[in-house]
Amino acid sequence: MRKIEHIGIAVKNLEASNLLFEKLFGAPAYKMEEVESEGVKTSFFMNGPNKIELLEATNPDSPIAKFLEKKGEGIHHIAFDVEDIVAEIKRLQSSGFTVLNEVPKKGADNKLVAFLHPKGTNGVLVELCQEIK
Ligand SMILES: CC[C@H](C(=O)O)C(=O)SCCNC(=O)CCNC(=O)[C@H](O)C(C)(C)COP(=O)(O)OP(=O)(O)OC[C@H]1O[C@@H](n2cnc3c(N)ncnc32)[C@H](O)[C@@H]1OP(=O)(O)O
Ligand SMILES: [Co+2]
Repeated sequence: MRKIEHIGIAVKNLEASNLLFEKLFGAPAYKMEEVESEGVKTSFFMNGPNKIELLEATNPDSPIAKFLEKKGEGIHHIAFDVEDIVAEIKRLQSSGFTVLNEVPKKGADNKLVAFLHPKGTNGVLVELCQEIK
């Protein structure tokens, strides 16, 4: 794992949160994208080298909907940039981590992604991201 690729924040209303984070960073989101498979619509902000991903649920079964119900708005996950997501999944599995999707799936912002169960990472949902070249 290299650097933090993005921090994911669960929000109730993406439009309202886009305005809030635009005020916070002094710049608008650079990308908005829906990821149907995850039941989310997202927006991305860059603040210097830091990327923030805002996520709103698009259906009640979405992980974001469940998270909001249980915990309310807030930091949802930390995503790390990886060189080779398949090798990283294997490494993490052999180190005892629970990988929620053994086969990497298409994420937002042109990435292949996988997630580790937060129960095995001190309560932090970890996402692995590999740039699709
Ligand atoms: C892919 C597009 C985009 C990208 O960057 O490209 C994204 O980031 S999409 C992000 C949304 N997708 C996901 O989060 C996929 C991975 N998540 C899951 O598979 C589930 O959300 C899972 C397994 C983490 C939890 O699902 P479950 O149905 O088990 O929900 P529960 O509410 O029963 O949770 C069980 C247990 O885990 C705790 N939990 C849930 N979510 C989180 C979280 N984000 N961070 C920390 N802990 C979390 C929850 O509180 C429960 O703990 P308990 O002690 O039993 O209350
Ligand atoms: Co993410």
